[in-house]
Amino acid sequence: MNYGTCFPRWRAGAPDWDAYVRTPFLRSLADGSLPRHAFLTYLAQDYVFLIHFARAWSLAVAKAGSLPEMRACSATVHALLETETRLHLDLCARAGITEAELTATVEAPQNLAYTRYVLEAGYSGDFLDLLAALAPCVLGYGEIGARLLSEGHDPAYAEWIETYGGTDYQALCHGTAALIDGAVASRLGPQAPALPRWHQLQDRFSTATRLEAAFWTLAG
Ligand SMILES: Cc1ncc(C[n+]2csc(CCO)c2C)c(N)n1
Repeated sequence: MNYGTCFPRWRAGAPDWDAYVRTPFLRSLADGSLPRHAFLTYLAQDYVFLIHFARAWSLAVAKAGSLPEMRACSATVHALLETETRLHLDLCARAGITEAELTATVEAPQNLAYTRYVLEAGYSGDFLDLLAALAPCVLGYGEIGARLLSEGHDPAYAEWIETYGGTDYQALCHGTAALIDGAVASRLGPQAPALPRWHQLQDRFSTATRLEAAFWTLAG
């Protein structure tokens, strides 16, 4: 999946990319064999995860360098708070899990490690550090959703697959890729991949990818 120009390069430089986007969890989600309790454990953790990611994208609004960058980050905050968290609430409500129970979820260590890593990238780094740490999450799920949708899947978890493979989410991915490419070009110029700074961003991206891969293990 090619979202922009920075992402395919960072993806190629991230050793754990395949461990992230091709896991046994996703295979069983696509063929419907994933146990319901494992899916719900994942969703409850992911609900807490999304709240931290909404904070991280809000931090990106604050760290952005222009009004168009602020608007793009704000659109993702909106998508997180209005669309993605609602998907989780709806799916869990149907399984009898209330919003209060979701909110009380005790974060798994994998969840803590990932969300705090991304927030720390934003607090101690600049806008590019934060975007490089955020990119695997948004674009990886876009790649996963598009692939599972095109390969065909069991109806059991169709709603999840259709959310991430669907046109609205794919449009958000292309917007995020354009945001990243524009932010890198305006700050680092056309020789960006030759600069030492590029390797720092690659490192942020690779670490976030490693933490995404580990996230799948929390539902066991
Ligand atoms: C572990 C984990 N990683 C990535 C996503 C997907 N995601 C997180 S933030 C965001 C942007 C706004 O929609 C998206 C798509 C997830 N749900 N859970």
